[in-house]
Amino acid sequence: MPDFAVNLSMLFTEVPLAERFSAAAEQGFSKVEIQFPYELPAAQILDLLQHNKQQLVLLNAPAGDWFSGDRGIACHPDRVAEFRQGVSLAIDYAKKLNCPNINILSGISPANYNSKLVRETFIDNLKFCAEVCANENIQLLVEAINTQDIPGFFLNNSRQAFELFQAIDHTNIKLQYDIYHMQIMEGNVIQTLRDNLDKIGHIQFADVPGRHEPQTGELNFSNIFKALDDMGYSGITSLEYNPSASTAESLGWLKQIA
Ligand SMILES: O=C(O)C(=O)[C@@H](O)CO
Ligand SMILES: [Mg+2]
Repeated sequence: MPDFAVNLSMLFTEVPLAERFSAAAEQGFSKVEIQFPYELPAAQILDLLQHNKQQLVLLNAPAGDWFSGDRGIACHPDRVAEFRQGVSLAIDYAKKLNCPNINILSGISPANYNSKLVRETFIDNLKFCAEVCANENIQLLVEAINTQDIPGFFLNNSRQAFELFQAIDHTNIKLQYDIYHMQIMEGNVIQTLRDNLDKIGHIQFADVPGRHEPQTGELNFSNIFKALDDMGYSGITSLEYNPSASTAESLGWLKQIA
């Protein structure tokens, strides 16, 4: 059975972020991830983690101004300084919270720049991040996201990520393989995981369509989780879905397969 974590930005949203740690602990989760933890001071998050005997396993670097439409800025040629400042904040949180992974969002390709410059900016930023994270013993992750939910998102499939890894040529970068996004963009989930396990550092999941819990859509999660065990995946597999009912009700599948 995978080593499960739960994403506190998408599950347990019935209560404010600070209350989701205990709500997750009550459901048996000892590992949590937060997309953007910055609304709470790191010291408060540390208290909550300690109080609930939980480990924070993943956070995202700041992704620009989400409410104005940014979905990451790592590929934006005119925002390199802002991006790198955000990475410093992410590292600060990760160190204070003993969080082993930082995820980067490429962002939407900016329309006013040529595609070569956009790609080069992303590569340069990821080289920089891989090195500064390596110095702090933090694994750098980058996530591919489907272009139905975020039209124009620059990094949107696993093959593209693996090509970028060759150009980046750094040992401290891996793909955050989100089964939901990759089922939409390319399918072939189990074979892709098996063929590229050495390049995958973290897994997230939701069913397709709808981005809800397992057993609401087309994916066979029992088979996917068994395949992950069989191929020897030893990383974390995280629930990152929009519960179709309450979060507690949405966990029925987990009790069935555990
Ligand atoms: O949307 C996803 O999938 C994520 O993992 C988020 O971190 C993006 O904000
Ligand atoms: Mg994800």
